[in-house]
Amino acid sequence: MQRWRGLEEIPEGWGRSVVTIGSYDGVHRGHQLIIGRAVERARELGAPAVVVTFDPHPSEVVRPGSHPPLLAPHHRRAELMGELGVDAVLVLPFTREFSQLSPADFVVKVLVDKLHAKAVVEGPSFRFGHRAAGDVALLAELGGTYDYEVEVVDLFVRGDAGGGEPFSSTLTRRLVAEGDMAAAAEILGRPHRVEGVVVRGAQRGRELGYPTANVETLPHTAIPADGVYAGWLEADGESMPAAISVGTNPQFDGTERTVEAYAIDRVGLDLYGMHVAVEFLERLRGQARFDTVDELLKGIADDVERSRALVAAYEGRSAG
Ligand SMILES: Cc1cc2nc3c(=O)[nH]c(=O)nc-3n(C[C@H](O)[C@H](O)[C@H](O)COP(=O)(O)O)c2cc1C
Ligand SMILES: Nc1ncnc2c1ncn2[C@@H]1O[C@H](COP(=O)(O)OP(=O)(O)O)[C@@H](O)[C@H]1O
Repeated sequence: MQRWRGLEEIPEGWGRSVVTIGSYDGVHRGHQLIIGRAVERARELGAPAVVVTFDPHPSEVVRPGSHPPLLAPHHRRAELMGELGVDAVLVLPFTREFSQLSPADFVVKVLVDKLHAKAVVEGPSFRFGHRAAGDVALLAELGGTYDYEVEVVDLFVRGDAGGGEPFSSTLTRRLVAEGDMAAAAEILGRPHRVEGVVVRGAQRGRELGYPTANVETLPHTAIPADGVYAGWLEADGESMPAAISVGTNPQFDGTERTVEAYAIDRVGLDLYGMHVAVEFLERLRGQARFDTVDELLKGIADDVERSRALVAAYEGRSAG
């Protein structure tokens, strides 16, 4: 898969493409439907499938300081899009100037001049151009002028007919912020993950008998609510069942919020400096301050047993 940052990186002579445009944060199941259809249409037309996305999130430029917490960093999104069969991902730097392009100028500059769009696939609520003035009707109208077709993918609705909510990144962010990882995973189509480099902490974990890899998360990461979770620590391509703590370590009067994962039963790991990922399956409890450290240790031992069982049950389900 090709990855381009900015229109200038599109190779000279790039031919006609099937394009879909969006923030696609999290590449959740709604996104997967749209991107999947774009890939299918691309195969039908014998053209490459290109996803166009933005960095930073457009809302940051429209309302500075409003950058939403991200469900997945760009490199992870590209990886997920690659798995869906996407041929190229174009990340457009979303500048103030870019945000001021009219819908028609956006279409000409990006879709026509650079990607030579043959087809454009979008969800029904797609908006583009200055003040989000363009919608799918305008996109289709411009397609008449510039010779591309437009296909609008109907998004499935979550829950019961009529009563459910559409797949949504905003809803997923809220669920993650509340620690409802099962509901978040239902929308994402996989467990939520955060990643980053393992840094040094208070070096206390090993003394407690539970060394924890402290993950320095990337800016704007959607971090689950403070608490203890069952999940996985993924390092070097290996996914290890883990008990995860998110919070400030109130037991020890900590002030800094950390994401730390104990890989269950693993001894002698050395993860410092490695880029790892933590995946969240289920929230077990909130962060607590116990009367004694012994009580904390009993609590952690219990968390570890519950995590082991939950992960085993989940992996059994997925395998079967
Ligand atoms: C499963 C698990 C549950 C934890 N629960 C709590 C808790 O309830 N309260 C707390 O203050 N710290 C909790 N911790 C965090 C430990 O206090 C922390 O891992 C320890 O202080 C080591 O920190 P360090 O990695 O910086 O050395 C938990 C850690 C794990 C692995
Ligand atoms: N089972 C394990 N799970 C997580 N990290 C482990 C494990 N075994 C060894 N380690 C190593 O120990 C480190 C954590 O030990 P800890 O005493 O908590 O130190 P720190 O406070 O620096 O995180 C991890 O960064 C990792 O390199």
